[in-house]
Amino acid sequence: MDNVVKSLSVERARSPSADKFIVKQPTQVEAEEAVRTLIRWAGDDPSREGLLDTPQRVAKAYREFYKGYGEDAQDALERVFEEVEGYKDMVLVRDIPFYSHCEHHMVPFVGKVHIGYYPSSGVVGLSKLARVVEVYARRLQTQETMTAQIAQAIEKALKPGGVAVLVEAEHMCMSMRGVQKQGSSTMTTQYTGRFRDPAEQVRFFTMVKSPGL
Ligand SMILES: Nc1nc2c(ncn2[C@@H]2O[C@H](COP(=O)(O)OP(=O)(O)OP(=O)(O)O)[C@@H](O)[C@H]2O)c(=O)[nH]1
Ligand SMILES: [Zn+2]
Repeated sequence: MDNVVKSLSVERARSPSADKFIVKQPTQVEAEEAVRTLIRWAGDDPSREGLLDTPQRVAKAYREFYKGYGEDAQDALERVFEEVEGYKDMVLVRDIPFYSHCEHHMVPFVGKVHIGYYPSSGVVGLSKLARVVEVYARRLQTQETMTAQIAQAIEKALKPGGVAVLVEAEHMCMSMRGVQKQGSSTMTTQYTGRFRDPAEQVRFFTMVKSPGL
């Protein structure tokens, strides 16, 4: 076990320009064999007809679930629009849905992210905030880490007057297994700059929860 941990940490290095990790990826054949092992672990026969193509499908699904490891949030945020007639008030994109996987059990946690910021030297395309959520959600995560990473990425790229991030999610590891509490939700927040002021947090929260379209 120790050897495995050591060799992984040698192969794992931070990309020079990015916050993404570079890990030496196993081959497709190795990934599919690992899925066969887990099918046997579950108690089924990977050679029965219905399961024959499953390892290949699971590997493909993993590429989607974890595509954030190959992406850098700064790339999404690099284009700033400065011509906004001096707009300086809060920009809020709310109800950005996400699917992530908890790093403890590798089962989904699912919810919404709300992001507010006060522009300083410009604004970013609204879809770019949702792209930042995708970069971090599509990794093995804790909700707290993901919340902090989203705020840090926006802070770093835009140097805004402040960033507020609110994440609300249900964790399948708490509902479909373990303590089995369906319907509980977890909220995490991260505030920088002007949003450290509790009055700003109230304004952010009021806008997030105000009646929609
Ligand atoms: N703080 C935090 N905890 C999480 C997150 N996702 C899952 N967890 C929790 O991680 C904990 C892992 O606890 P462990 O005691 O190591 O694992 P376990 O024996 O499977 O725990 P149970 O889930 O209580 O059965 C559980 O309490 C999970 O609910 C997350 O995003 N943030
Ligand atoms: Zn979990």
